[in-house]
Amino acid sequence: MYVNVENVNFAYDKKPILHDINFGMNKGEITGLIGPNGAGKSTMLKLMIKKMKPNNGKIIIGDNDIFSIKRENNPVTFIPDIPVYYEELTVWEHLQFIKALYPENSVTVDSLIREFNLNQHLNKIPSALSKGTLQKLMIALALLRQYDVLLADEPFNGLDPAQTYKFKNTLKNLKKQDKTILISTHLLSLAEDFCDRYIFLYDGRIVEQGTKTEILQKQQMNKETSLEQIYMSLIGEGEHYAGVQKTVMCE
Ligand SMILES: Nc1ncnc2c1ncn2[C@@H]1O[C@H](COP(=O)(O)OP(=O)(O)OP(=O)(O)O)[C@@H](O)[C@H]1O
Repeated sequence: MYVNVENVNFAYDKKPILHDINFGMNKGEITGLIGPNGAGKSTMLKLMIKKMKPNNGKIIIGDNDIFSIKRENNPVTFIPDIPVYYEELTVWEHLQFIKALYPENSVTVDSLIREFNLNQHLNKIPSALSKGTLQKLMIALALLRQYDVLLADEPFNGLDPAQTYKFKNTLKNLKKQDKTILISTHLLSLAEDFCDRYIFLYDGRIVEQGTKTEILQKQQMNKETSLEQIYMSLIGEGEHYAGVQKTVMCE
């Protein structure tokens, strides 16, 4: 696999948050990172962008441990859950600035302005944007970088239905370009429309992973079961993973 997360453990101060995390991601696949509030999804993504270091284990992209990859060869782009921007730069200046850093990316500023309807916001500073427009700027900036791996922390937050639809199609196109994509989301029916694989995280542990077909087989669920039903069976309302509702779901 192109991305491999191997035996990763992480603690904030002394509090263990992630326990023995193992998963892989192929090129040209979208993986959904699913789990309740506080499960550790954002923490996992922060480790993958090197914001923090695992206490044990490795994150490998291509053949390289991410901590051995030079900054200029960083293969990862990230859509953050909390917007990150320069207060003094306008939307236009943000787009131009990132484009200037990554001229080799064939995506143009104009195409992103059109795709995300940013035209009437170009002269505004980010703090003057609505939540959804700011989110569109965060997505556009991430797509302007040069990358093989796209990580996104709840990227649909704040997007209206039309923009959600468009971004979903953008993801499907990126897949065709062989990008490796990991998306943390609570929007299960949406995820079901574009994800190839899923990782279910509960209390810092992976309780299930695989394609939907694989998960249904492992959980002995019928093929009509939705992702939401799988979630309720695996995680429910916070009951520890026991698969207790599995029989009910299959009836
Ligand atoms: N900076 C921090 N210092 C200490 N603990 C933290 C810090 N950030 C997160 N945590 C804790 O780590 C755990 C996992 O949090 P994380 O944000 O990764 O969860 P999440 O799955 O992304 O949740 P959500 O769906 O609510 O965004 C939580 O118990 C949280 O309180």
